Amino acid sequence: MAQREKPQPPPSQPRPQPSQPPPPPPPSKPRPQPSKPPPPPPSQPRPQPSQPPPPPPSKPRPQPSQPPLPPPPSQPPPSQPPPQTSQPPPPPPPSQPQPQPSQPPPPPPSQLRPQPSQPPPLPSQPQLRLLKPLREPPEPPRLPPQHFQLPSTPSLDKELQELTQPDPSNRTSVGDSPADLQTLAHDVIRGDFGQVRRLATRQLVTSADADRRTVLMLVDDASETPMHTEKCILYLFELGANPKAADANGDTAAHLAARRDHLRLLMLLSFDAKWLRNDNGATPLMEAARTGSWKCAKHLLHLLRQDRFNECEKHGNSKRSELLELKDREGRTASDLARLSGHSELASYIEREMRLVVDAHGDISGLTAQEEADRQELERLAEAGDSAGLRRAATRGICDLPDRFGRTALMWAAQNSSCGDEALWEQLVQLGDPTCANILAESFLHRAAVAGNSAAASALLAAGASANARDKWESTPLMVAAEFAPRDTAAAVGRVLLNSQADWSLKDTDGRTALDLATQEGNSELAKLLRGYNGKIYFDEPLALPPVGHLFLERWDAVRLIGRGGFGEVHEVRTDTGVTCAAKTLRLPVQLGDDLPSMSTEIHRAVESERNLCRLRHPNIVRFLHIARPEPAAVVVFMELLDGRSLERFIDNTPLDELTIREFSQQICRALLYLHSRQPPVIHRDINCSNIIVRADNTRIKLIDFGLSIKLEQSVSHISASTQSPKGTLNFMAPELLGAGESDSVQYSRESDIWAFGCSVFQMTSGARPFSKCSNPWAVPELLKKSGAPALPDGRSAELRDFYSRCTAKDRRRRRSAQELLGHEFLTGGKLKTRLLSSLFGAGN
Ligand SMILES: Nc1ncnc2c1ncn2[C@@H]1O[C@H](COP(=O)(O)OP(=O)(O)OP(=O)(O)O)[C@@H](O)[C@H]1O
Repeated sequence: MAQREKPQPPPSQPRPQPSQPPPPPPPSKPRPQPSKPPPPPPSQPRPQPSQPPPPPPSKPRPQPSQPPLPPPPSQPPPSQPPPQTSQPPPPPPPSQPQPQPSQPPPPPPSQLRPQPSQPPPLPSQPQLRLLKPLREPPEPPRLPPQHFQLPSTPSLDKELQELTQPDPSNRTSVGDSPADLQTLAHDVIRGDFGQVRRLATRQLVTSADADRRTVLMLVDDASETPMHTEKCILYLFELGANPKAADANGDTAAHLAARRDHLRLLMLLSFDAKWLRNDNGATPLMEAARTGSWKCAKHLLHLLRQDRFNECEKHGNSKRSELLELKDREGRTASDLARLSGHSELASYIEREMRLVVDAHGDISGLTAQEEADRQELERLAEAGDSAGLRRAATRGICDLPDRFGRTALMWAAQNSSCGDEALWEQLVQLGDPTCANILAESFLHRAAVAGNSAAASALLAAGASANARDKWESTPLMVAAEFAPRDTAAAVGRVLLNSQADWSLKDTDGRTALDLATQEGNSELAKLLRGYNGKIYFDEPLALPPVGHLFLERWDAVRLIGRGGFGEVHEVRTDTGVTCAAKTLRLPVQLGDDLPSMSTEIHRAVESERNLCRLRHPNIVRFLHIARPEPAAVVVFMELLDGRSLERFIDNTPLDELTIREFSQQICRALLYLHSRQPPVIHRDINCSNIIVRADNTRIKLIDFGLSIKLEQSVSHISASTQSPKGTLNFMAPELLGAGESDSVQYSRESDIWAFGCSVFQMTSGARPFSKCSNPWAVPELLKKSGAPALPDGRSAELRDFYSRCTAKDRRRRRSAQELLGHEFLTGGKLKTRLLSSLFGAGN
């Protein structure tokens, strides 16, 4: 119900609520790569007898004219022992004795970490151990091909036993400050490193509450964790948090993370904390399978493609297949559990992974001819930089298919700077595993850093990739950016990584930091940036981009009034940290005699429940930056500033052509699919043509507003929640919300969003809102009850008519879901139907 502008005085400039940080601004886009000099000699060639003569170095400098991913690692002839390197000795075994509360107090954190000037010590953090081989066998002899599938041996049995059986001593003792534990977990979830640094102690991070839940387990309660969480979690490990601790049910942090599809936390746990069995004999993979947690399941499955974890030179495929085929106490494997729980697509995915074989040289095989063809097609599109083709062809089932070296199409895309558009990456990280790495542990993020592909790097980091992941040479994405990225993009991608908590002080196996590498390679801009961190200790520094500080410190100023709605106005604002964005101020209708304290609590609740809007990341949804409550009855929603006009204005009472309707409908449907398939689902509640912005290019649209005003008004309503009257735009409201046919208790739902979307299709098709000719808006419910949604004007295609009728079925159970609509002939033109149905954002199985 957009009303139009009248000049207004700027809004007051209140102090923000200090406790609510907004996220960082979007990163800058990458620039094209220049050609680079040839790579330095390899520091750690990998033997590969099947490929004489030895190919070039295993860590080449990327050449734009060459295939983007490094060639397979080289191997000397079988008779030669593998080359020795000057690496530091292998890390200690991964067990992590749990500190006892009675131990003497630990040194302050700054002493726990190595000083940059000291010789390169072994990393002390569990998260670093995760990124190293569990054990580096002293150059094992090469195995003949017939040993690729080794039978289970007593030593492997013992190793698996150790890896999967929880040690009773891991059960943590009950601490005496559960409230502090909760507070600490809350600060970690918010990514407030300053608070975590102040509150966390070795005693606290190694204790547990009455249910034996540690702070890591409490962090699992978050529905999501922002990027800033990473440094907080690393700090917990620094202080001795035990990733293998089990709660009263034998669940570890990995089980809980897997159950909630909490990729970021699972990613940061050490490998040996990811295969323990709980009291039901279930591993985290089984938990992910049972709960349909795709991201965590993929992460666990793909880890075993890396030779450092499956130790293929020692065990061939045996360790990997035994871990994948583990059974719980009732004899069910992960794939059984997925199938039994109705996640058949995930079950098939797990079965395919079990079918793959990693041989003693680390080569992966076992794809069917069709899978290999799909993989090659995606690789071709990624290499060609065909973002549109990649978006169409990539599905959850095929985008992580590995070639023999564990490389996937997404890796090719990550390191092709032509695949640098945000929309592509927003989609790819939803479909694929953002933590996936090849057999040498080079992750997507490493490849994006090598290419200076900031868009890919940002999306991967936001989706759960770690800025401190390490490859076989212990190189982090920051190091490979410093060493290999084109000079004109290295600093940009370096900044993205540093803003995402990359640790600048880490060293590779040759003892070089990112600064050493940038200096050595003449990457002067990145070197300059890194010199700013030189000598600084990682955990002594605040976050590079604090979650709150960069949007505003104290105030914002209105630059211009953009428009006014039912509850307040939208301004373009500039904050005191220089950010320009849109701010919608909602003033709530407080009445004399209102119970102010309870109203305030209700508003607080409503605002808190809407904070998850700030986590939404979709190319067709406005980016919410922050929600502040400067006054008891005023809420300010900060959003990205959009350049465009509302769809209402774009239509301007003139019907649109079908191609445009199809293009816009497709984008709205994608946004709805993204919202409706989140856990818990996000319901827009107020879809209508004035809450859809058509960007200035007239081809892209974004959803805005999200019925926050509706929610807030309900919070101050005096009517009880179950009988609240609906507050949306009347012409777009579903019959069930208007009480036409169902009980008063019906709430906004996915189906009411679909109805409202159908009404937008009506307006695009006819030029006018549904029932616009009805002079009495309150007669709309009666009209709806009698004859349902209004008919489309003549002259439109049968596909469009059918599409509209599927959105506006009077019985909400017969309305199609966003996923089904994306497969409708009107949107696919009949061509893409099958693919779209099985892809995109993974709504259910
Ligand atoms: N992020 C944004 N960037 C640019 N313009 C915006 C943004 N958000 C809203 N607008 C514009 O601001 C104006 C007012 O928006 P507002 O959402 O307040 O209107 P409304 O839909 O009538 O409100 P309400 O639903 O609260 O009654 C509209 O013209 C809208 O297009």
